[in-house]
Amino acid sequence: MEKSEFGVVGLGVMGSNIVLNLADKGVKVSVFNRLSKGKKNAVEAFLRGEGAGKKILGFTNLKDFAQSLESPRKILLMVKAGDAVDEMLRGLLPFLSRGDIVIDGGNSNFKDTARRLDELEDSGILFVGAGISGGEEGARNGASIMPGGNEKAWGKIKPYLQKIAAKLPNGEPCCEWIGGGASGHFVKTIHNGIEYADMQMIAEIYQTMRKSGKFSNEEMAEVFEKFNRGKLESFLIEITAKILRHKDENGQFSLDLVLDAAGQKGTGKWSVESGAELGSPISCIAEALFARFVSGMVEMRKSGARIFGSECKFNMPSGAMGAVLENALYAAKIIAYAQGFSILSAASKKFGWNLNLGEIAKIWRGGCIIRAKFLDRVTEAFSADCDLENLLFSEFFAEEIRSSVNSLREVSSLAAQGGISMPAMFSALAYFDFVRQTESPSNLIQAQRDFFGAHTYERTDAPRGEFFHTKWE
Ligand SMILES: NC(=O)C1=CN([C@@H]2O[C@H](COP(=O)(O)OP(=O)(O)OC[C@H]3O[C@@H](n4cnc5c(N)ncnc54)[C@H](OP(=O)(O)O)[C@@H]3O)[C@@H](O)[C@H]2O)C=CC1
Ligand SMILES: O=C(CO)[C@H](O)[C@H](O)COP(=O)(O)O
Repeated sequence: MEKSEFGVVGLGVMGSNIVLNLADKGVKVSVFNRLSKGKKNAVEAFLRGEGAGKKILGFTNLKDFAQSLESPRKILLMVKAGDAVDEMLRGLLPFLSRGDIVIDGGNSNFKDTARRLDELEDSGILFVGAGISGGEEGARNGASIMPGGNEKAWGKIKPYLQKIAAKLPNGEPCCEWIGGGASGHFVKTIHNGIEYADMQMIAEIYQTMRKSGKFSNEEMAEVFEKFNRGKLESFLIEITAKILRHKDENGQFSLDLVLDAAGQKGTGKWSVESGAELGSPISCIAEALFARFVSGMVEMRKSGARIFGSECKFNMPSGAMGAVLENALYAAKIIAYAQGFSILSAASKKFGWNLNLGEIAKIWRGGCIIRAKFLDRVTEAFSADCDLENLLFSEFFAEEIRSSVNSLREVSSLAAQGGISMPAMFSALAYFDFVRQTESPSNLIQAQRDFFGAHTYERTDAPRGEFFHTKWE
């Protein structure tokens, strides 16, 4: 039997589309999916359906699957994150040889990836944790891929991963080696965290327009379409306009029938946990995550509305709103991304990953959910200064913030006065105003800590690192 060049485990939404993408590029692929009682044979269904007539070999037995692959084996796991990855690794291991490569392409917790790298070290299996973004469409036509882990694998898997990656207008693939350890999955986690902040901020703008009482769904779609022709050009803005325009078979706006309780699968939570562990203030991501939690408390919100009323308004003439909201969203978005890149930098230092932040912004420029025009400028900023302390301090973004932050102030204060909840955008402004304070109020916090717990404090008139205690009473 002619052997396949590449193997994919898991024929769900992502796996099946990646297989089709590889097959389109002329790669001979073997696929595996488990057989489950009472469920159709996914391999058979795939080979008869979308996979028909392509160079794809299908298996429901891991030994046969492994034996169908040329050496060194290159296997991509596209299964549910968590136990399924460990189960598949355990199942595959007896049929693999030293030098074979296993790539976990799911949204795995980077701590699991670090553990798996350790566990596989002695086996000689080269393990890679690759974040993949772009959803179904990206998997099929070009995704943003963030591989990290055992670097010895990179040369062997690079041609395949770069083949299925999205391409920038200059032809460069949105896939480059991220770094050692769990860096690939960490970068994907923060990508998703930024995605949470971006989505929440867009939702806050939608709510502002909706609650101003001046915009229909179609008019809001027009506003977002206009945003998408300017500095906010991005996939999330583009799909927001499409969602707003969509009507069901009864002519009703589909969005109006979607329950306002946002789900989540874990990457936002892991981002926020990492923010706390690394001491990195990713407040926009945290607020976006917490907003999803509050949104899920549907009954609690009904009680809140009964007790306090749910009226809210936004007092601005409709003709002025588009431009002000655009600038406010732009400022908030830059701040959220700056926080995201700061945590990448903090993790890079802590784990010795030597992340290239400009390159990461480039990989996110195509294929992924947070792809956006302004990421070109992020790449430029980190290329000009790879040790940039904060993205906001780069020449370009400092100027962009200077010219847009007053809109964020105006929108935030009108929203606060009118009772519109804007957790992510308010937190962006609070962060911005904090990072430009030479005199923060935290002297008081230190004094309070010293008062009640003798925790000591540093003094403004002594070198850093010298600690003092005062008897305050
Ligand atoms: N959907 C998306 O937009 C994106 C998803 N991802 C990530 O990619 C991975 C796959 O996602 P997606 O394709 O959407 O998921 P699906 O739910 O469509 O498919 C999941 C796949 O995992 C398999 N699987 C589940 N549990 C086990 C198990 N215990 N043992 C073996 N196989 C198992 C399923 O097999 P079976 O059919 O037999 O249950 C199926 O093949 C996830 O980690 C996800 O977070 C990443 C980027 C985007
Ligand atoms: O990885 C993704 C996109 O980049 C997935 O779509 C992910 O499921 C999104 O996260 P959540 O379900 O928590 O909103």
